[in-house]
Amino acid sequence: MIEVENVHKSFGDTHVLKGISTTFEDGKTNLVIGQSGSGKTVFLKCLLGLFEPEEGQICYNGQFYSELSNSERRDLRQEMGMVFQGSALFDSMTVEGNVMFPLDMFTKQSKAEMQDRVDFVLERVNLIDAHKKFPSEISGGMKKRVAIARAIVMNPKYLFCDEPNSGLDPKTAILIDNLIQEITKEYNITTIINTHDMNSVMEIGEKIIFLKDGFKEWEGTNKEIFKTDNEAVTNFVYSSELFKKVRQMYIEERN
Ligand SMILES: Nc1ncnc2c1ncn2[C@@H]1O[C@H](COP(=O)(O)OP(=O)(O)OP(=O)(O)O)[C@@H](O)[C@H]1O
Repeated sequence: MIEVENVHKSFGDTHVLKGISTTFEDGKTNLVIGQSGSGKTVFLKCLLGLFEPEEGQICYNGQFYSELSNSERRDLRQEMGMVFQGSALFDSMTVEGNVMFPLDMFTKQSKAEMQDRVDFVLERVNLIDAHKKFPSEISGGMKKRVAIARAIVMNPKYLFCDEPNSGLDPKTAILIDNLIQEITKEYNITTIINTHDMNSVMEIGEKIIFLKDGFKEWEGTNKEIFKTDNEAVTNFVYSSELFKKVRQMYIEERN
């Protein structure tokens, strides 16, 4: 679980995060949404420990980040998996080389142990025949699976995903969303996803926080987002005619 308490982050005179408080529970897919420039990436970087807030606290399973020593912070970093926008695979390494990389860097496992773990996570993300391929030889959806495999290879307690669906066709995007949700539940991970994808909001938004100009404007579930009358949320989420219709149908079904 990650508890966020009154987090502020500025760059010079630019006050980006203006007192964010929320809780992200284990085993749930938590989504952060909001317009471009609302502070989602800065918030994710604060959660990853890449930016330190000037004010406020972030607490990881009861440990306040600000109270950790440098070596405890390093240990915490190893409990975090990250799926970057665009996958960020190493082009010169094979699929299995990419997935093995964190094990090689951060553990003292034998080659055979690492290979077993790599085989296990690649199978878990449904990539069975791609071990020896290079990123340039696989599709965008497969690259995302490799990125997810690499993010979970160290058995993380926390999983952060920045726009995991960007560049994917809608069907593949849904498969990737479902995979992230399944893995989150299976391993009871605290997962936080920055997204612009409204399908993700509807499908896997077990908890959604909506940022606006650095404030948390709204939070709730995908069921609640259908019913909210918060104007900023509805303008953002239901900006497309299609989603307006889906919302109308949902409301009518329940009346
Ligand atoms: N390292 C930095 N130094 C100065 N300003 C920054 C830095 N990182 C982000 N900002 C500013 O913080 C604000 C929020 O940026 P952020 O990248 O978090 O937005 P976002 O919601 O993730 O947008 P998008 O959806 O387009 O990725 C922007 O005004 C940006 O210019």
